[in-house]
Amino acid sequence: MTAPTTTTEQANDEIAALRERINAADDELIRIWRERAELSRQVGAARMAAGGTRLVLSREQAIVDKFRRELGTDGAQLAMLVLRAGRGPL
Ligand SMILES: O=C(O)C(=O)C[C@]1(C(=O)O)C=C[C@@H](O)C=C1
Repeated sequence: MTAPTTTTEQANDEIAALRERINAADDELIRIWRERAELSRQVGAARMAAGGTRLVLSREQAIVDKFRRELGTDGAQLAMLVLRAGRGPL
């Protein structure tokens, strides 16, 4: 049997460091999520103040398509959640 290449202590250190980076990435995702929702809300408010519609489905379709292209099927699901966070439920 070959000896492990790292000790448990080394592995724990590596995992802790990677988890710090994951936490930072999650913080950034949450910040971006909130920023996008606020921008979307502002676009909707500006359009409706000018007598326009709450939704622009062609724009939503383009966004869902982009997320699907970049991230696959889960990306399309993510886009639906992202859109709902901004304009509210359909
Ligand atoms: O781009 C717009 O016109 C928006 O209102 C923003 C947004 C979005 O969150 O991306 C939200 C609602 C619309 O149906 C389309 C897109």
